[in-house]
Amino acid sequence: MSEMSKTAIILANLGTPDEPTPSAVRRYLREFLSDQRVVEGKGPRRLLWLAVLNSIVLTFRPIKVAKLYASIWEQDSPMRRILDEQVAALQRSLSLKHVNPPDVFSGMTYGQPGLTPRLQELAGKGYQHILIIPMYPQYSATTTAPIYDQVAKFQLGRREVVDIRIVKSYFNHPLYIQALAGSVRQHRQVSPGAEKLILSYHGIPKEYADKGDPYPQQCHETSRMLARVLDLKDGEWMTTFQSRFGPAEWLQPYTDKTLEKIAGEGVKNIDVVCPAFTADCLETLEEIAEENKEVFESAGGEHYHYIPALNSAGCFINVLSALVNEQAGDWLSKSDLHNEASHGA
Ligand SMILES: C=CC1=C(C)c2cc3[nH]c(cc4nc(cc5[nH]c(cc1n2)c(C)c5CCC(=O)O)C(CCC(=O)O)=C4C)c(C)c3C=C
Ligand SMILES: [Fe+2]
Ligand SMILES: [Fe+2]
Repeated sequence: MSEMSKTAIILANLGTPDEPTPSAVRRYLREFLSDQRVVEGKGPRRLLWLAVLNSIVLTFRPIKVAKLYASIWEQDSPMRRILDEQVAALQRSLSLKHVNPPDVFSGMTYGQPGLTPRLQELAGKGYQHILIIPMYPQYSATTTAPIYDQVAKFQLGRREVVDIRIVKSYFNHPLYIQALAGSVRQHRQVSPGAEKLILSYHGIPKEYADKGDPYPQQCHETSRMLARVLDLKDGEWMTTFQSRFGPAEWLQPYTDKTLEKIAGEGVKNIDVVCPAFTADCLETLEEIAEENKEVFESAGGEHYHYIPALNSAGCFINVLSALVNEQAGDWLSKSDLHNEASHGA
């Protein structure tokens, strides 16, 4: 019997601390915020940032942020728990569809389980084909590109490189738009009456977008497609950007300022959805579902509903399963055929 070709799928997300404690958050933030893709700058600008990071940011921010993590922590970080559920759900779905299904794993760019150790583990186990699906539908140099960087560094040390593909983006994938639309419709059936749907995306510094990061265009396209499918009229939906970090200008309009403004204009009832997050995490559960709710209500708003991320819902697992077929179908059909051929031998 000839050796079967082994294919792995890695669902990759950003990463999250090991524990909701200042020391674990400091470790996570050090790794994350030292990445030159996340905080850009060369020469003196880089040296200045590293000095600020090590003296101010890593002294004070972990204390504040650990408390926020503690407020949403379950047995584990929600992001890691949800990533595990997404992996298990995709594995189940692929096992129903393929004779010789690929094996599904998780990997985080920062923190545990790390993407690079995962690649090393899988190469050691003989996987010749790996498809990485980032949990970011919209490409950004700050999130998706670090996955390419880790893969490139991993390959650099290998005589025979592993066949690795990365799904660059799926911001306009019809099944992804349908999945988002379904989650909004489902919410509206249970809780009708919102005057506006706010589509809040994680921001990036405006400078990165001005230099060519396509992220904002992809966010706007996701919003336009979703509004079209939901048949929303102008004025019934808005794209905003959340999670500013540092003193520079970020993508506008800002979510919190927009909520204050529209509440001041008399809007009372809104729904908020976060299409850049496929898994709930600190930025949705604390910043959007709690902090921004307070912002809206203090400014006169009355009904504020956060529509949860797609997480491991079947409609999102269908998106992932479609991406596997579209971008790794040739590997799978080969191994499935191989399997059948070896049974016949
Ligand atoms: C310069 C800083 C940052 C950029 C650029 C950035 C881009 C970016 N981030 C996400 C998704 C997530 N970010 C999360 C947390 C988080 N993000 C930053 C900073 C930048 N993000 C920080 C410092 C933190 C940690 C929390 C804090 O200190 O405020 C998370 C949540 C992780 C979790 O554990 O739950 C996600 C997810 C995207 C999509 C993005 C650009 C497109
Ligand atoms: Fe972030
Ligand atoms: Fe609602």
